[in-house]
Amino acid sequence: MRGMDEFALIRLLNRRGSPGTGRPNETGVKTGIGDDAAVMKPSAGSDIVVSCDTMVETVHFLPETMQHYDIGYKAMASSLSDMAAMGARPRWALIALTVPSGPSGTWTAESLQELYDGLYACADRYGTVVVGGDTTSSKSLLTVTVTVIGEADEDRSLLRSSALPGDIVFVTGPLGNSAAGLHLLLKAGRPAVPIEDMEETVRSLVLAHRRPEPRIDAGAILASSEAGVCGALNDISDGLASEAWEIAEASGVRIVLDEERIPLSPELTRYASAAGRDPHDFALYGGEDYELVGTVRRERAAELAARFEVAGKRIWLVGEVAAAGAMNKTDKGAAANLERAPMPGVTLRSSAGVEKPLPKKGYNHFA
Ligand SMILES: Nc1ncnc2c1ncn2[C@@H]1O[C@H](COP(=O)(O)OP(=O)(O)OP(=O)(O)O)[C@@H](O)[C@H]1O
Ligand SMILES: Cc1ncc(C[n+]2csc(CCOP(=O)(O)O)c2C)c(N)n1
Ligand SMILES: [Mg+2]
Ligand SMILES: [Mg+2]
Ligand SMILES: [Mg+2]
Repeated sequence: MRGMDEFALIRLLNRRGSPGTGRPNETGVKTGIGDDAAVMKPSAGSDIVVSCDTMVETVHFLPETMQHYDIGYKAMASSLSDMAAMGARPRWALIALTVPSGPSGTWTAESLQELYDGLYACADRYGTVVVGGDTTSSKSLLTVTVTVIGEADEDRSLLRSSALPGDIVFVTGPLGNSAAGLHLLLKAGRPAVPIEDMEETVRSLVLAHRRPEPRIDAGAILASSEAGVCGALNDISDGLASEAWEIAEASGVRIVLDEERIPLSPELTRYASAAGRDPHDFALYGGEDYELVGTVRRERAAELAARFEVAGKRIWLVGEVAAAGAMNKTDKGAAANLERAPMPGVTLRSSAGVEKPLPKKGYNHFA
């Protein structure tokens, strides 16, 4: 980035402005962008819920995989997804942007504006107000970090540690599309062409990769269920296997996933078959789906599924929670396998009822 100073860039990127003192009741923002810090008023009876996530050029995106707008949209969406995973309502966001300043940098004021258009579009869609951020230069790579501040009804956040033996495991959507979209983009070495210009058959996979949607509404339904109906909740950033392991470890339980119940889109199945890959590998280990995986008390699972249907959505029941170390005694083969499996943990059950330990595998920045 050259030809514009830091302060002009901040003004340009945030030209929509944050509401400041104009509408504090609606947005809760008393002081937005422009002072040393933002000042917000939390709602009465709420807990504050905060998280941040970073996207790094070359690690989370390449020029071939994402358009500038998509990078911004996805940075906001993946950060908001952690609010959904807590059953929280996102309210405010801060954006930390680090831009390569060297002569070789490909980032211009125009490309950064597109990235910010994506950030703001996603924030607007989920009722989140950008109240500040930070802008710095770097030698080589662009990074964008979004911090989200949300609210949950007091003591009603949905935690990874709340799964109980007997619970049913659910997910909020088909898995593996994003990883397949990435696989396709990297394999095909395609330029970052607009989604509208892609063939119909691959569009949904690429869209899932570039423009994930945080499942804020699903999180809200789960959080508004009677206390204790929803057990644990997590969002799927690193792959279903990895996220299920996080719940299992935090809750001290064993999670059993039924392989044939894991929802796969027809597009994924078709793509995997053409690429000679098992579609379950994309779903279990790919990541960046930003769907939710959670548990619900067994006797309330049907009622929860019905609540989603009333809201025009659905959940897929994909397994169950067992006590750590418990095993299916009727299946000798499974028992032998499980004896070797670390407990708590996650197992994958085939349609024939055979359970195998599911490796704690998925996206890991340092593995
Ligand atoms: N550098 C860090 N310093 C302090 N806490 C951290 C740091 N990195 C992560 N954490 C904390 O560790 C926990 C797990 O973080 P992690 O990033 O794995 O979860 P996530 O954001 O849901 O997953 P993902 O980043 O894959 O979307 C969170 O409580 C997070 O705040
Ligand atoms: C060019 C390119 N190569 C690989 C990937 C895949 N990828 C990167 S980070 C991540 C997990 C989520 O991130 P985090 O854990 O940081 O929240 C995944 C699945 C990609 N998106 N782009
Ligand atoms: Mg994180
Ligand atoms: Mg998360
Ligand atoms: Mg991760």
